[in-house]
Amino acid sequence: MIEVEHVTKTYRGRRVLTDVDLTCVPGTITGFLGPNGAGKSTTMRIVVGLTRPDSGTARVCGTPFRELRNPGRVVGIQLDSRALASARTGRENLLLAARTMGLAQVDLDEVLGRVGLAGHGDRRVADYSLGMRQRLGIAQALLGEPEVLILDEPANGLDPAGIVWMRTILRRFADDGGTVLLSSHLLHEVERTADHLVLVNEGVVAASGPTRELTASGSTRVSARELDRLHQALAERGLTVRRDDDVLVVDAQTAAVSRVALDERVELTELTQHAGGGLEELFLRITGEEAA
Ligand SMILES: Nc1ncnc2c1ncn2[C@@H]1O[C@H](COP(=O)(O)OP(=O)(O)OP(=O)(O)O)[C@@H](O)[C@H]1O
Repeated sequence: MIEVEHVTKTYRGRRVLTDVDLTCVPGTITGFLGPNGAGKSTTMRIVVGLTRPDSGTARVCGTPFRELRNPGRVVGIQLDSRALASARTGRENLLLAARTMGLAQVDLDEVLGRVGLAGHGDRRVADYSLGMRQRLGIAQALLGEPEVLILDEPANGLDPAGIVWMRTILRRFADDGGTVLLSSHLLHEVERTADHLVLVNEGVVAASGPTRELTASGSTRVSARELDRLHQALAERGLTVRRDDDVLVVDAQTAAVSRVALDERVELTELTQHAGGGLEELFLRITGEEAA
């Protein structure tokens, strides 16, 4: 369980997080999304006690991270693959982590094999590719058999097979009752992996909810000869409508829009569904960015 409540953070007078709330429950994967500089890493750093918030609280399994007695046994963290000791081998990195956590018996060959690094354990991490470092970071995060995983951009640098592997590992971890929070820029990947999504923009949580609900929010572009009358009729039925020149963009499925037009006997000149846009469309709408 991860609970972030009313977290606010300012850097040199500049507000980077405003009243951020975030809850990740056992058995689920939460995808944390937002454009560059939105505040994802800062939020994650606050959860794991690396950054202090100005106000608000963050708890992992009911306890502030800094008060956990053996944090590695509770939370597996991968915030930056550059944090690995690059002059040491993969095996040495894992051994150090195991000792820090007080783990007595760890079969490092088994662990390395589980993350696809069998045969690479005795190479220096400096010679690893980015994807290999990510795999080692995941191995390190899982080493203490924690209840919670917090991963910043874990798919970064992974090849397609690696991404599928990562998805499988995280799904299994959550299905076994674990809690996962991961940030990513790969919208389609997050859409496939996460059960819940939290979208942050300029330090504010702009949307959150079950992935299926957030991505199902398709919109319809509609145009008509009597556009004002249609606009009014759609709004009167509680639909969210934005005007884009001589087109209305309605947060609803095509069928709902055409039913209103039929009721009102308004003749349509255009009716298009934007269904497949899903998360990408939601993301762009929330962040106000133009599709390149
Ligand atoms: N130590 C710091 N000192 C000053 N400003 C900081 C510091 N850390 C982060 N920031 C600022 O806080 C804001 C949020 O940064 P953060 O790294 O949390 O965003 P992010 O969503 O993780 O971005 P990205 O997707 O690019 O990794 C940015 O404007 C960043 O410049």
